[in-house]
Amino acid sequence: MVSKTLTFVTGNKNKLAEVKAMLGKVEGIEIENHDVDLPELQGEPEDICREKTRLAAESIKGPTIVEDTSLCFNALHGLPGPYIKDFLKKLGHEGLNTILAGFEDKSAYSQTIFGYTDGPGHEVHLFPGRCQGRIVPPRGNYFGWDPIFQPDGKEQTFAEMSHEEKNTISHRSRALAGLIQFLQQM
Ligand SMILES: O=c1nc[nH]c2c1ncn2[C@H]1C[C@H](O)[C@@H](COP(=O)(O)OP(=O)(O)OP(=O)(O)O)O1
Ligand SMILES: [Mg+2]
Repeated sequence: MVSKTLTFVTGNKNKLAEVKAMLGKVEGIEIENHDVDLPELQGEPEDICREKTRLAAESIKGPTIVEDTSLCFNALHGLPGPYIKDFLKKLGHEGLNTILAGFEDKSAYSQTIFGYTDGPGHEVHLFPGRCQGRIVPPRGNYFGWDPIFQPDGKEQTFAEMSHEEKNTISHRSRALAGLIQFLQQM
């Protein structure tokens, strides 16, 4: 594979840092960041990511990567899902726990879907990754909903783990593995 520089469109510095750290070990793929203010779309996560990729590529006018991340409560049939950003902003960690107070089932999964396209008008490729776990009262200090998500088989929330440990098992790392494999075969 020839070495390529790809544009990752996101306004989230923590996403960018994780992706850069995970790509650090991969030869031939360089990432640069553009912060385009993309809309928070509605619908199924795959459709949201496809449209988000299309919109980002129109602004970049070249090879473009985006990702959209969901937090899905099984008791709520997958909600808040792609709407977690607004739920987190309005309700906070405590409020997200309160939503599940009436349910015995606290299980949840985190999901990232990467979208890649060669540019405007080109096909959009999607790469999903999930991590199964459960919602707990907040522990630890890291971004987003990491303090309330405890992956299955772990004693710590994402926020209590080292970045390296999170990056070994996370939704984002699993999704990124699919994208990397695709890019390396191009
Ligand atoms: O690994 C994560 N651990 C904890 N929280 C996370 C993670 N990844 C995203 N998050 C948060 C950020 C936002 O509140 C929501 C996803 O929304 P999402 O639209 O994908 O992200 P965003 O608007 O921050 O950045 P972008 O410019 O890429 O759309 O979940
Ligand atoms: Mg967003």
